[in-house]
Amino acid sequence: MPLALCTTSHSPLIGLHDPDPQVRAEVDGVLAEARAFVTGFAPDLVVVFAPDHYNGFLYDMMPSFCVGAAASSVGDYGLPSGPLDVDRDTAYAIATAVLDAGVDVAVSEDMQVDHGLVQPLTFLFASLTAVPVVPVFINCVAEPLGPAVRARLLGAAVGEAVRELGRRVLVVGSGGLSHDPPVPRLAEAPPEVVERLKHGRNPTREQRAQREGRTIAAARDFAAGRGPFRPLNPAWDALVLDSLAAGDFAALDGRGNDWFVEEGGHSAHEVRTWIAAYAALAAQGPYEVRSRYYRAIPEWFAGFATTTALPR
Ligand SMILES: O=C(O)CCc1cccc(O)c1O
Ligand SMILES: [Fe+2]
Repeated sequence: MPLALCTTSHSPLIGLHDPDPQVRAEVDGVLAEARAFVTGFAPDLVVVFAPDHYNGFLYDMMPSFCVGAAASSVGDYGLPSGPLDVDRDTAYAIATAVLDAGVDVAVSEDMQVDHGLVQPLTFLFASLTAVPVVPVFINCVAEPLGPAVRARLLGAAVGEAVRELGRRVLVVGSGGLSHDPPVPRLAEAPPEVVERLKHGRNPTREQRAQREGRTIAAARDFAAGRGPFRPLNPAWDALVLDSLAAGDFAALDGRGNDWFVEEGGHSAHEVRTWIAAYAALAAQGPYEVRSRYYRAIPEWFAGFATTTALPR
């Protein structure tokens, strides 16, 4: 059993704009179970597929995929900041194998990661340096995006690469499912936002606070049924979860990018991280989902899901 999987939604609104205490407690319980699953598996390496929200990856140079050989957290939304314990040699071994497999992944010697990558680590581990990681960025917001099938091919290539390591590897996917929070889009952005999307790394404390305040205000509106945001789509979320649980990648491979947006909102592209993680697990052979949780949580702006899986 050298591989295990945990995929989870993230939301920076956790702790900042919570649902009913009962719902919060339910999710805390689910995440505690996921943490116990991970502790039981005792990984010696964690490969995290995660998106970014214009904190580390901007339009000055936007790759589709990037493996981090070194990485640190920007500490957005009050999450821990500072360096991750990146296994640099393994990051290069994975990047090399993925390139050999025909997937053009970029490499970063100084990857900046945000809540998309950091929050699941806080769900599962006591600190950002509790376990060696290899971060794998998947562009899920900055158009133009390649087709979702490319995320599956990336995941499969990473899965093949880690299979050869002979280590206990936990594969994590972070994001989704259906959700449409206010992430700016280049084509519609006013000039000052365009500038930020190109060069807005390392905002001041005040700029970050202002941005985060806007996300919270938008979540308040959304939870109250106001605003221009696309609704959560539990039926679509169930389709995604069922397809991945069944290893039915073909159900998603054939879908165009518009389908994801129409069904699940703009940020539904974050399910690419789940597709990649499950494809990595599938590289080992048949697998079995061990736990599956889902609830639409408008206060967190997310169709919120967490799953764990193991080889059969
Ligand atoms: O800060 C941002 O740009 C977006 C924040 C955000 C909100 C809800 C769900 C998410 O997955 C997410 O990332
Ligand atoms: Fe996100």
